Amino acid sequence: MNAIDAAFQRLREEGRTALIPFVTIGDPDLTTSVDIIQTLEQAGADMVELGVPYSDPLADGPVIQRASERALSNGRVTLADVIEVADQARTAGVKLPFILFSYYNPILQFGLERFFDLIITKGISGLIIPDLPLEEDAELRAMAENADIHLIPLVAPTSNDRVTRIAAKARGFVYCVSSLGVTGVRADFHKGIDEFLATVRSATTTPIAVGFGISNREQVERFSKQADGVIVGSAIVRKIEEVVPLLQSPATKKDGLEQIRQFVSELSGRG
Ligand SMILES: O=P(O)(O)OC[C@@H](O)[C@@H](O)c1c[nH]c2ccccc12
Repeated sequence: MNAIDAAFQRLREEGRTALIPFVTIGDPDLTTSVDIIQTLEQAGADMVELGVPYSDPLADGPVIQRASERALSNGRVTLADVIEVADQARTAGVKLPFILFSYYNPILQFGLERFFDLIITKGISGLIIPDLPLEEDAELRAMAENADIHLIPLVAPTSNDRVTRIAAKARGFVYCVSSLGVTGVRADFHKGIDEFLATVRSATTTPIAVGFGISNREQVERFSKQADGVIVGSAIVRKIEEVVPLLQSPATKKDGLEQIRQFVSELSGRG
């Protein structure tokens, strides 16, 4: 069974909602990313989105754009580097299901065959490719299903009649975007969000998770009532950004990781 399916089954039995952090791999460097993934697990994360830094992150707000810039300022961070970090985290004992998060271009450049041959051996359970629409994903979807790796689709409040088609093919979970626009912490969400989530829920038996703008425990709890998972990216990436100076000095790295752990523990309700 795919690790994402197993995680959602366990969460259902425990009556819990998945906390799914997103982090940009390579921010501030590849070695520290392995430490951060371990920290996320210690903090109560249930699976993690491993972001491939990208030079032109169209759907990303300023916080994640800066994280990509920091990662890429250390020299190239390739798709292979990110997959290697996942493998190192697994070797270090991290059990979390890994969801590789990349724009489509780096995967195309890498080559679909070569890409799946690599990720099958490295314990990647899911894929999120925000700029690959349902209408263009047939080849990649077939290869993902063949590899038992879940291609996780995004649906937005503006998806309307496409929601049913997208949700019907969804594997792993349906990523419900809480608001229009780019990623980033928000005080309020799309006005029709509750109806939107109810629509997605009624369109599929696949778990649904909500992301975009979620930054505190109260918002996590609000969405836990309607969704099986909650995704938090920018708020965690912003915390990483705050402690980068601590992370970059051996003498204070542990303190920096502890601050990340505390922040994520509060989100997970363990804090
Ligand atoms: O950052 P936020 O507002 O917490 O949203 C999660 C988001 O960062 C993550 O899932 C993500 C990062 N880049 C993206 C691009 C498109 C959609 C989603 C994403």
